[in-house]
Amino acid sequence: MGKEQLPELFLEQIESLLGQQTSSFLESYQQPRTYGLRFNELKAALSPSQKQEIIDLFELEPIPWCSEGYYYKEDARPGKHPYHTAGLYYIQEPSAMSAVELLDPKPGERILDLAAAPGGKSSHIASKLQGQGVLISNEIHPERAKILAENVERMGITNAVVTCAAPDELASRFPATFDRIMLDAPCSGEGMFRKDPRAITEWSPGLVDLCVTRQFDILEQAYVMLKPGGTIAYSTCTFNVKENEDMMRRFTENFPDMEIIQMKRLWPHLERGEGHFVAVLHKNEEQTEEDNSRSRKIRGRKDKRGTNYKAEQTALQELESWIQQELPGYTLPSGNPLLFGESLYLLPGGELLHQDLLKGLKIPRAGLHAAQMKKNRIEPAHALAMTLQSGQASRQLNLMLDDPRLNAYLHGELLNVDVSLHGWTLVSVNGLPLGWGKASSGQLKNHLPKGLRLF
Ligand SMILES: C[S@@+](CC[C@H](N)C(=O)[O-])C[C@H]1O[C@@H](n2cnc3c(N)ncnc32)[C@H](O)[C@@H]1O
Repeated sequence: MGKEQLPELFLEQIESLLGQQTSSFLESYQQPRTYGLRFNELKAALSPSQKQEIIDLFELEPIPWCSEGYYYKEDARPGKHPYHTAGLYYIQEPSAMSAVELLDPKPGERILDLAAAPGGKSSHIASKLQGQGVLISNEIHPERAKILAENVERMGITNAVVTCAAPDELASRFPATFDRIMLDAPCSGEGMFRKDPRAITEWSPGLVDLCVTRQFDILEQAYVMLKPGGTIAYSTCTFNVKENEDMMRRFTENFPDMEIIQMKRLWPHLERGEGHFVAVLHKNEEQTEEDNSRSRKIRGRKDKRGTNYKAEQTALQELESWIQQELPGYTLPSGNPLLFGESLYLLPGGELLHQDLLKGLKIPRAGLHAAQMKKNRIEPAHALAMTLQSGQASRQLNLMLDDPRLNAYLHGELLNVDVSLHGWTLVSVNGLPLGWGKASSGQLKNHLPKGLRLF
């Protein structure tokens, strides 16, 4: 891409920011864009030798700032591989992987990802939580929230709730609640120019100003939801100072108990990545009177048992006995059972996420979707399959990469299997679960969700 394709005002802005480095920055537009994937640490089935096999298969090279992140070349196409369907990795722009590394979530913590779709940062956070603690993964736009929920399922995440809410709707429910908040803010996307030339046509100084207003509004809500002593990572994929350093200065001026711990920029002419800004901020340990009174109000609410309480407990018991038989090596993750029609979910978060608090919120995924509770039978949910490890199901059809049935399964076809196989069967590739099939009389009915099938 040539300099002449870039907006004049953007070039002026870069020049005043980078001075002598401007020409080297502009030269980076002549280089091909970078591609990255990040291994999913929730897939414990991945032995070091398997991982090495994948590194060799896609000719991966390590990304210096993310231990599980690797560069791949465009023609390797790992996003089209069955391992992608198995949730073995998440395709993510390399410099974007820096944000969660700096947020540094720890198992057991309460984390909020406030602008989460399609799920790059959320899946990175979940990888680090290792199933312990709770992640609220929020996206304001319903269509994007749906994609986020699908990615959360594909990655086999058990302890995430996907909400679809405006930040202030969440803030009124969760004051001073989270240990860490990821705010990957909607921004003017200057770091997207090489990756997606449409970003160039959408860019204008007016857009930058609009983003600034929106970012500050969201940050105010993030502040309300952060516990005293908590941490926010604020990130953008844009280069201008207004949305980055200036925003952080304004934020800390308005909220003096917030302190900037670190600000980091990744530049495409200095690192192999499209560019990112990340700031890490810490909230003073002392609880403000406002925090106190908001939390008192919330704590004061009665955790009424939902009207479905009895049915939900019964459904959970039925599921547990189904699991004892069908998934003998599996322990169901802890969570409160919730029924939406026939769909049984396990809501993580203990007392944090009681039903009263969630009332009125749009929740595309109320934790782990475990099963469909039919009248006289149980159908395990696809999401449940994605949380299993090899060997945990009584029946498993493990397909190797060169088995033609693998492609057939991913296309939603019926498979021929041994006549002795009967009942719900976990279909996997090299030991990594892909989904369910139901075997009877030498055939396996395909239960891979229609939206995930290849065409
Ligand atoms: C940079 S993207 C997030 C990318 C995501 N964190 C990831 O790693 O995959 C910013 C997100 O903010 C959402 N958004 C837009 N306006 C918003 C608002 N007013 N409040 C919260 N989120 C908003 C967008 O829909 C978009 O999904």
